[in-house]
Amino acid sequence: MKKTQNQMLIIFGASGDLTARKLVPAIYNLYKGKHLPENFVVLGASRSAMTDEEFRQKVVQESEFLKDKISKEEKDYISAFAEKLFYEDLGDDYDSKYNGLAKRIKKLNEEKGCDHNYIFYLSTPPSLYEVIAKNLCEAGLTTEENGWKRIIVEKPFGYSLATAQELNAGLHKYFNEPQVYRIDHYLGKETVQNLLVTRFSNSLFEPTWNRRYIHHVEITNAETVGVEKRGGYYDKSGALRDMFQSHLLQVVSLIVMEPPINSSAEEIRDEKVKALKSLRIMTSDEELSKHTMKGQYVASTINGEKVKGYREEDGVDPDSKTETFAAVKFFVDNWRWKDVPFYVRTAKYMPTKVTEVVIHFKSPAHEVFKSQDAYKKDNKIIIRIQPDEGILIKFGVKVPGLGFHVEQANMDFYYSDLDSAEIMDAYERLLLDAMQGDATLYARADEVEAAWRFVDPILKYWQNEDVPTYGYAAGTWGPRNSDDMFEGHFGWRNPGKRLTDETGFCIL
Ligand SMILES: NC(=O)C1=CN([C@@H]2O[C@H](COP(=O)(O)OP(=O)(O)OC[C@H]3O[C@@H](n4cnc5c(N)ncnc54)[C@H](OP(=O)(O)O)[C@@H]3O)[C@@H](O)[C@H]2O)C=CC1
Ligand SMILES: O=C1O[C@H](COP(=O)(O)O)[C@@H](O)[C@H](O)[C@H]1O
Repeated sequence: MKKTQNQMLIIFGASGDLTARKLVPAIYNLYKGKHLPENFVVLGASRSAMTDEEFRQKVVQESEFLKDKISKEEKDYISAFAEKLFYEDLGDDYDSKYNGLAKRIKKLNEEKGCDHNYIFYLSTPPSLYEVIAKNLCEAGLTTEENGWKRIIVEKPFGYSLATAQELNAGLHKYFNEPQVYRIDHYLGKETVQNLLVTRFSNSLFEPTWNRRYIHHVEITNAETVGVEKRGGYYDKSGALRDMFQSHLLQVVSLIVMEPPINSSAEEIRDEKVKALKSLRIMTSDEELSKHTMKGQYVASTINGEKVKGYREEDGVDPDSKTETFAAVKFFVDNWRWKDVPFYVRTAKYMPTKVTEVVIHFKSPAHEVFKSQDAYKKDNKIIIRIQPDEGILIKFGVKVPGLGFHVEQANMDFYYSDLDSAEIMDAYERLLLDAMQGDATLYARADEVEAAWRFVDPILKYWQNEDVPTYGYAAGTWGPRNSDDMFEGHFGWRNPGKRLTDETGFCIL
């Protein structure tokens, strides 16, 4: 087990939603699991005026600790944990009171023995990232003479290639790349990491993982909720920026990449960058129109309950063209993947919450046993990222009885069946990695830029007035014509709640 050194975690934007809902619960779970070092302190910082005690009460109350009934023992645990939380008021903005902050950090460091090791977690609007980095540097908080210094930045990492490059350059003025941890919580998911292990530790899979055997690859990310309280943010972002550019292209890179020479952060990330660079960038309007599709949910009734359309949501422009459904077909220009189409879609308000990868294999070169429905007979590997995490292999078996008729059988594996099946929450895993200095599951600057390079032309094309934004009723599998992208006999696999469920294909 790697050692976690004594340290302090300083969270900017500590009065916000992410701190209370994700970060503090993740740190608490690390504490409970005895993963934190002996000397560890969290210092929250933001503009809101709060004492240490008020901050403790706020994050503990707003977090999920107290939602369920808890035992006396757990209450004592929470009280002991809360003692590790402190707060510093940054005044009117994030651009002035750093001398006070520096003094507080140094004092806490001495009192609590954090060995001058600091992680700065930026959980603020992204417009503040560079300002905070500059002020930390000017206050002398970034020098590594005594202990190490790391900075974690939240998504969105830019709104386009140009803004991502600007942000990278801005951060690099004050921190070296190895000190910068760009968080993508999908990389913290156990099943996303398992993509690497499935591919590179099984001789059974790797020899067929290429254009000779794979017909196409399909990825679905579906949510059963709308934009909830984040309409203001989402309307400026849209599904392509919110999910596709970051989380889904990270998943794509793990499917596409070549085997790394070892499992070190740099080797794995080098291969991921190469994979992202090999995605064919769409240039012509014709290609962009045929291979991309955007949609928006409209009002509907789900299980007897009325649901607002996207344009009626708080914070959303009533004439908005922002997509809540995005689907992209693309090719990968390299030896392994030439001519294999990838289909990726993401959407709010679909029937099932699910993220899965489906590897569709080609039919055998020579069909000895005829089947009426070749597609249903073809081999598939379905990797379920969430929920019901696991892997399903579909393969042909003989239908008992006369003749040689083929039907599909399932071979399934569920994470929950493993003895050590407790899956760490993504934020817990990623925070622990950053505390231990392991950046493998964080996105590197060049990875983020390569992803934007692919996405930029789609975003630009989608700004054209004449690009349609198709409506779909909330609670359905997206625009009715979304199967058209497959230009063939089949469409998207519409998964059910369980790995083995299938609600059919979106045939018009
Ligand atoms: N919440 C989530 O589920 C997710 C959030 N993120 C990212 O994490 C970061 C933080 O998100 P979240 O906690 O939801 O954000 P919040 O809107 O809750 O804001 C975080 C804090 O930033 C401070 N802040 C400083 N300047 C501003 C400003 N101009 N407008 C609003 N707030 C300001 C506020 O504290 P104060 O006023 O006290 O200074 C606020 O509490 C963002 O970059 C977001 O994109 C990423 C994935 C999911
Ligand atoms: O980053 C984001 O992810 C969530 C979905 O995360 P998941 O772990 O529940 O799949 C999404 O709802 C949100 O819009 C996006 O910003």
